[in-house]
Amino acid sequence: MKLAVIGTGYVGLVSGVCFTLNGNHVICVDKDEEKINKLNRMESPIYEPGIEALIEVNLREGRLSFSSDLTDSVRRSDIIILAVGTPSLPNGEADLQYIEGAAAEVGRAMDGYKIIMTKSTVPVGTNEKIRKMIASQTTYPFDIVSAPEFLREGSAISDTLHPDRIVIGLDNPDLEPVMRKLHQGFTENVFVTDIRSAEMIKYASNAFLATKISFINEIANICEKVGADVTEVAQGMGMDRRIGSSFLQAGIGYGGSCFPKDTNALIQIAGNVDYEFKLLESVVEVNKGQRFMIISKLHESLGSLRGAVIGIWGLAFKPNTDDVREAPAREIVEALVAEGAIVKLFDPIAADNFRKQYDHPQLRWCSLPEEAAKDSDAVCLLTDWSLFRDIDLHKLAQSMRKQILIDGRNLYTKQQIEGTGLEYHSVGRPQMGGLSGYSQSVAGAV
Ligand SMILES: NC(=O)c1ccc[n+]([C@@H]2O[C@H](COP(=O)([O-])OP(=O)(O)OC[C@H]3O[C@@H](n4cnc5c(N)ncnc54)[C@H](O)[C@@H]3O)[C@@H](O)[C@H]2O)c1
Ligand SMILES: O=c1ccn([C@@H]2O[C@H](COP(=O)(O)OP(=O)(O)O[C@H]3O[C@H](CO)[C@@H](O)[C@H](O)[C@H]3O)[C@@H](O)[C@H]2O)c(=O)[nH]1
Repeated sequence: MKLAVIGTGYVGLVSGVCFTLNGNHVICVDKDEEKINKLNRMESPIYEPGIEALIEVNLREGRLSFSSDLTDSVRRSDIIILAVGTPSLPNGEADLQYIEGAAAEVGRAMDGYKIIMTKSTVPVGTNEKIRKMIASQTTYPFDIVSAPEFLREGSAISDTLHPDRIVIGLDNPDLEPVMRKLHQGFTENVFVTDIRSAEMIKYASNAFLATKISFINEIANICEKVGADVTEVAQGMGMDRRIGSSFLQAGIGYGGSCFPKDTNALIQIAGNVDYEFKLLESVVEVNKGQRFMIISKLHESLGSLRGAVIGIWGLAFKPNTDDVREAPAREIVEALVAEGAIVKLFDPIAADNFRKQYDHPQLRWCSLPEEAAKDSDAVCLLTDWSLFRDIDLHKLAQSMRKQILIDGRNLYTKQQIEGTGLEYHSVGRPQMGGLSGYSQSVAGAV
């Protein structure tokens, strides 16, 4: 089949490239010409493991092309996939200007029957708006399909090629075999439903995963006070198949371009029909507070942070991506700056993106984790990049001014910490390498 993917970001680029792998011809379209020029030079504008090799081979073999000419791309394609951004408006609602703009452009470009498939995350009822928008621009027939995307950044290619399920919302049953064929080889697990339910499945799934994270973070906060270990608790809970072990990793909370935006959008979607989604409001609230646990732990150990030197490990919202949208690191670093600390930052991939969004004279940019730790009063690990796991913690402790390590992602084991001389704080686990929190209060009581 011939496809045009409108929007060549984290979703459009990965889906476009992956759709070439099961026999389709794909044009990835973006209005950002710099992005398209880069891609035509076989350079990826985003960091996503494995993407550049796939771009290169498919471009060379003629199954993939990149263009900033939407009209021409639409005319050469049978299926048009909308993958533009749907960011948050200040009130939390999804900003539909890009998707509506793209839909109108597609409508104007049409020169015959097309299937328009929405991959962007859009509030319930948006595909109906898209249908009207396109109909107002063309007299050619077309069908609308909602195909929400569930890939995760950092593992986007394997998530696309081996998804748990593909959700397809449609109102013309003739499209079902076409959609199954389009996704052939990815999974047999294609769930076909109506358009509004498909739109809701996306928000409900993200909201549910965000709920699991805020739930385990609250359990972690309680564990810390009662002397239990949240990693053990999560493991024990996850063995119950009804609960499942995924998304129970306690830490500084969720970030990224999806969970924060989609939870807020769902609260607004509910609010628009006079329903207060109290559970989800609490999930968001808990998540907002969780990141500042890093600052509280620093205060516990260092008192005032004025003049303190703090090393930061990890700026991306999760490992294996350069994406810093809604990364918890942003608010943590801002808070440290506001309290008068000197902040030494390291991230293996996302530092440039972070720096484009936020820079300050109190920030020192480091090219190695050891450099960020050297002569620091504390190091805070904010992103669980695997390279941090292999750092020599004995040497690290010796290079620091004060030996405090705050692990916001529970990356290290007891064995790794023992004997290093580090005062180690994690999230919801008993103190290791020093006395404080629960262990201190128990010690005081004995
Ligand atoms: N990032 C993720 O992991 C992820 C996963 C699943 C779903 N989603 C959803 O997918 C959508 C896209 O997200 P993203 O992270 O890929 O966004 P992104 O910001 O990385 O990319 C969007 C791209 O669309 C382009 N664009 C906007 N209007 C255009 C137009 N009229 N013509 C051509 N190009 C246009 C922009 O230039 C940009 O390159 C969002 O709705 C998001 O919620 C994202
Ligand atoms: O147990 C966990 C799992 C994740 N996180 C955090 O949650 C955020 C999101 O992580 P993840 O879901 O892995 O990454 P995303 O790329 O944001 O993917 C989510 O958002 C996408 C956009 O909608 C969806 O397509 C995916 O299915 C959904 O997992 C990150 O900050 C993680 O650090 C935790 O704190 N604990």
